[in-house]
Amino acid sequence: MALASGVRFAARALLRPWALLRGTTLGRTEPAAGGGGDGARRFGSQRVLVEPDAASGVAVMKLRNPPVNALSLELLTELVISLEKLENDKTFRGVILTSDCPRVFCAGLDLTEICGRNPAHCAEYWKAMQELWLRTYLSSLVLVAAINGACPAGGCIIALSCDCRVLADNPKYRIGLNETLLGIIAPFWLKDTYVNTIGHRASEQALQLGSLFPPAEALQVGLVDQVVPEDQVQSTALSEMARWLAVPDHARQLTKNMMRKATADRLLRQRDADTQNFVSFVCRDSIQKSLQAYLEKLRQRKG
Ligand SMILES: CCCCC/C=C\CCCC/C=C/C(=O)SCCNC(=O)CCNC(=O)[C@H](O)C(C)(C)COP(=O)(O)OP(=O)(O)OC[C@H]1O[C@@H](n2cnc3c(N)ncnc32)[C@H](O)[C@@H]1OP(=O)(O)O
Repeated sequence: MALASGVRFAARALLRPWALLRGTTLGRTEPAAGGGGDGARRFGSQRVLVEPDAASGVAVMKLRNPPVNALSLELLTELVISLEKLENDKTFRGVILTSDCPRVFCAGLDLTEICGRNPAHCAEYWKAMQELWLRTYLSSLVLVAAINGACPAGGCIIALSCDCRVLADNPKYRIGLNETLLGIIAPFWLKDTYVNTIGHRASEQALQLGSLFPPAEALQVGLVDQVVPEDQVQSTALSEMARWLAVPDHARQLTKNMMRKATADRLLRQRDADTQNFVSFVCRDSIQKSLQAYLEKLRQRKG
């Protein structure tokens, strides 16, 4: 009951994001730890913590949906709203996206959102996923992913839609699109994003095999731009950000749009068909069974 009303609330907010700003902590500012002035005030929502630094024009956005930052409908909604808020505030030119959960950047789709759910819910969920990808992929802000944990599937989608990726050097922090191993298929727009990042042949191999790359291999294949010791992820992300912000915004933004628009337009043209494909695919009995089995395996793996 509580979950259902939460989902309805999140869905309403996706259509009318400002609705979520009322009656929640989103949009409320509070002093950041150790901070004093306006530049050090932070805001956010239950699942997204935003630490803005007005002086540098850079905000750090932290995913905090424990235990593994699975992309629930609520998290997707709150990410879109937080990003939109920063985009509409001309003080900000860049965002560093990172995780507030130990050892995991983002575990990808929240499988409980598509297991045992009705088609209408799966459709609503998938539209929210498309929306987050479109917003991040085409964002006018510089987005740097500071990947401080495991980054499979949907987590990798978020990282890939950023302009630059810095990964912590820990063999457990693997990144990639492992969908095939779950018996599901990456949608065409995700495949396109992969190809745009690592090229056709490497994508062909990695997608079919469901490869999750450890840091050195992720760097080698071009999936991430830097691999650094864990305690240097944040500072390296900030250095990368400075490099990107040294370029005049209008020239960088127009160039980004020129590079990415065709890929995004492809989804925009077929958004409804993509949603229908997703829903009819994940609602098949055979797919539901394999998703259930995968979730069960994850639950049993613990301890
Ligand atoms: C032609 C038509 C086209 C149709 C298109 C069809 C499909 C589209 C696909 C779209 C693309 C995106 C796909 C996805 O993102 S699918 C999700 C893939 N994610 C994974 O495979 C990651 C699974 N998780 C893990 O590997 C690990 O949890 C970890 C992230 C490495 C973290 O490990 P650890 O710290 O050891 O945590 P635990 O494994 O113990 O997990 C803690 C609890 O969290 C639950 N959990 C984990 N991942 C998920 C998840 N993705 N969704 C929901 N819940 C998750 C796990 O069960 C534990 O729960 P418990 O505490 O209740 O036991």
